[in-house]
Amino acid sequence: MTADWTRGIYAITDATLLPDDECLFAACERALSAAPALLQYRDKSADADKRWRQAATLAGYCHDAGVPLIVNDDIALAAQLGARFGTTVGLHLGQQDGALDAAREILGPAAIIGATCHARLDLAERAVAEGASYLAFGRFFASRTKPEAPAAPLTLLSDAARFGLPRVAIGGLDVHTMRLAREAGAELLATVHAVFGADDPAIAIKELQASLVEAARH
Ligand SMILES: Cc1ncc(COP(=O)(O)OP(=O)(O)O)c(N)n1
Ligand SMILES: Cc1ncsc1CCOP(=O)(O)O
Ligand SMILES: [Mg+2]
Repeated sequence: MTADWTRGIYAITDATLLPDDECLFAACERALSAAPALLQYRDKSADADKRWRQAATLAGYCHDAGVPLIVNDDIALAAQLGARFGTTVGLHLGQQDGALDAAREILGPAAIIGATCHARLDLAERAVAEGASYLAFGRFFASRTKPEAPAAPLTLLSDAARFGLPRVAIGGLDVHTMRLAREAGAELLATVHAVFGADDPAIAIKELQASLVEAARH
């Protein structure tokens, strides 16, 4: 696994931007070559065969690249892949996606399991108690991918420092807004569009990483 998955760019796939295996695999290979901290497989379709095929292929790429693959929403898929790829595979759960403590039981203590906390510290507190590995807050800016996600203020990120877990910022992050989220305290900067809406996800990630280095200078 990567030396440190707890800080940096968290790239999230999107089935509209990457509509078939060929685009998805090519874009993720490019993304992984730029060493994001985490890659999330996010596909809302009900096509279980496609989801297994795509996630299993990405898990192989991630294993070779030393980058954890986080499966969105689907405990069973994460468990199946975890049996094959070990701690390379983790899980992200939203508030409607199943019980975090049950997922922790199934995936084991070493698995990375993230939780959506929207703009709420009470949800973060519960996620910590149930065994979350990181806490995701947002959306912080206008999102093309999920415009209806509840809005959150950047000040939430400093309030969430008390939990002692990596804080993920999500929603409308790009080369400009990402810097603001980093300066507000987020260790992990999650994005769909700024990486997978770009012509070359590797160049996009490198530009985003450079903006974080700039943020650290100030
Ligand atoms: C890193 C990260 N943060 C938040 C989310 C959103 O999860 P959720 O609220 O369950 O919404 P969907 O992504 O499932 O539409 C996420 N996926 N990843
Ligand atoms: C899944 C999710 N949850 C809150 S905003 C969001 C989408 C993030 O996508 P983008 O980086 O394109 O705004
Ligand atoms: Mg979800």
